Amino acid sequence: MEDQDLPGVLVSGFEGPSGICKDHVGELQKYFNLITMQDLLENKTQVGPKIQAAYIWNRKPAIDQELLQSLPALKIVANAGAGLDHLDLKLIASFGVKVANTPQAVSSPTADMGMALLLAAARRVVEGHQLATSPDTKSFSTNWLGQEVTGSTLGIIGMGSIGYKVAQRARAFEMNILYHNRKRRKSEEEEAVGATYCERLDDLLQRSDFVMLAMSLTPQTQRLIGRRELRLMKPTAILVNIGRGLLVDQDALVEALQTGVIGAAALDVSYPEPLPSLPHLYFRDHPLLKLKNVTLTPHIGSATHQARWQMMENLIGSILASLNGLPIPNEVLLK
Ligand SMILES: O=C(O)[C@H](O)CO
Repeated sequence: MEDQDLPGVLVSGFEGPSGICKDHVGELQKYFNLITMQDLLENKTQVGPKIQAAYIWNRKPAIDQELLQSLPALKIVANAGAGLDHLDLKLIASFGVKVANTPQAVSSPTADMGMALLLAAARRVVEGHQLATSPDTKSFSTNWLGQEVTGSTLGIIGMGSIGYKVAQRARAFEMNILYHNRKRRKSEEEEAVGATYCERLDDLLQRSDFVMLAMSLTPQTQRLIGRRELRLMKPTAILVNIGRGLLVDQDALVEALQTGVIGAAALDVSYPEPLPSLPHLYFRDHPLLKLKNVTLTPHIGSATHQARWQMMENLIGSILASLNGLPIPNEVLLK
């Protein structure tokens, strides 16, 4: 089949941080005629009607009313990842367009990342690396200590598939596991990982040595962890965030880390991303970038070769199913 005969799929572009994965282009082109946002902007009337699916990678392209209006043949928005906070699901549905995502592909690597951050913050791995590679051997002191993970208490907020996989991993570290979730898990699921349900978030915060945020961002969870919640945590507690930056009041977090209200934070997500996002700033001066008790990673929960490839394959499957009028794997249904 000629490229032009294949269904048109909109992608953000091929280059830069918001472009699709370079290694995936050849595979995607076996099924689709890839049309970039640039192509669309340059020739809206010709190109727009050819686009039947939008392929969202790294939250791009942004799907808004104007874009939806310019894509009369659009059938599906196929989103890489589990989080949907960047998509207006009601607006998309009002155009008769379906949405699919890739929750299974991201849950294990994101849970791995949660444990990696927890361990790194507890055992001060990044600082340790800096010490070990520093020519100044005098700065190493025998009082340079971290927190024990084995036998400590982990509070998981958000016990969806990522939170549950964190619990499975934490069990192998003999951690006591507490969790808070909109809905309590079945008792056999709790027993399988040895997790105790905390109906009150405050309880979990007061009892945990580590607090892991693994829930999605919604109007209800935005800034769930604020000044009051941070003050409930132990002064030695470590906050790990693998969800979204906006789950936490970041100013309150900075203050808590600076004043010893909590011990440390390990964050794969922040707002904005990266910190700060203003492109004209030549230096990066956000306080979170300077604190020794902060471990930061650039939103890489699902950033493994295997997960990203699986995400792409899942999206191809969802797009093809929708274009062929078949049940769509991983379709996101409006609640
Ligand atoms: O939403 C998700 O799953 C991640 O943030 C994207 O990789």
